[in-house]
Amino acid sequence: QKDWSGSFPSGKKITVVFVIGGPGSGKGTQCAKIVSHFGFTHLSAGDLLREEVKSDTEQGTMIKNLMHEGKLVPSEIIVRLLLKAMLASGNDKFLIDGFPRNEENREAYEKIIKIEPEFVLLIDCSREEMERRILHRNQGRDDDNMETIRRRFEVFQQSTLPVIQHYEKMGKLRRVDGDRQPDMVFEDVKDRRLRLLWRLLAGKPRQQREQSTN
Ligand SMILES: Nc1ncnc2c1ncn2[C@@H]1O[C@H](COP(=O)(O)OP(=O)(O)OP(=O)(O)O)[C@@H](O)[C@H]1O
Ligand SMILES: Nc1ccn([C@H]2C[C@H](O)[C@@H](COP(=O)(O)O)O2)c(=O)n1
Ligand SMILES: [Mg+2]
Repeated sequence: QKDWSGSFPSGKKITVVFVIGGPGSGKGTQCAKIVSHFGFTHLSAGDLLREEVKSDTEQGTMIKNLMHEGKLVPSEIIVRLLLKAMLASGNDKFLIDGFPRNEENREAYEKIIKIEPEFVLLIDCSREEMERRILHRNQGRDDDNMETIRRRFEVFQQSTLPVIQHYEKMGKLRRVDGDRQPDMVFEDVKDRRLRLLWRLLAGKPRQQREQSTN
């Protein structure tokens, strides 16, 4: 395997935080808040796949069908899309949303990108609330229908929980209660303990940090 970590600017530390949670738990919503407070480039695995679907290629059609069924796309495809987006961004700090979704995703990332996440933010939300949010989202997503939602929940239970357990064992998991209003959830995302971590990772000077986080 080629060591892709060498493709990033030499001598630059690349910072990665994974943001995971069930479908509709609020990953995208919280990532937008993190970006506006602390910087980082937000890469949503689902959004990258939806872009790929627009390409009208054989691979795009295959991804479209899998997403419509609520299934996961082969890991190599999503990892390569992530790598491409990371390199194209020119940034060195990334929030990767909706990834890893299963152990295969995690292993492919470790083989291909090889940049250990600093920590993994888990947005913990009840199934009833996630379902309610998805059904009210109204963004025209092909997979926001009851049948696909049911499948997405199953995939989360069966495939993503082992990933959560893996990072918990490693002491890398930071869990927030995602059942409350977005601003309340964000209070936890940037609470005393995590705020320090975000600031250190963002590498912002103190004055700028105070202005942007208050
Ligand atoms: N804390 C919250 N309370 C109520 N509604 C929320 C909250 N967070 C997000 N939402 C709304 O719920 C919907 C799903 O949120 P979002 O798209 O951020 O979730 P997601 O985890 O990225 O979902 P997916 O896995 O399907 O991409 C959106 O309409 C969003 O505006
Ligand atoms: N690592 C990933 C991330 C996403 N997908 C597919 C399957 C998901 O149901 C869909 C939508 O993702 P979301 O926008 O809800 O994060 O994309 C995948 O196969 N692998
Ligand atoms: Mg999302």
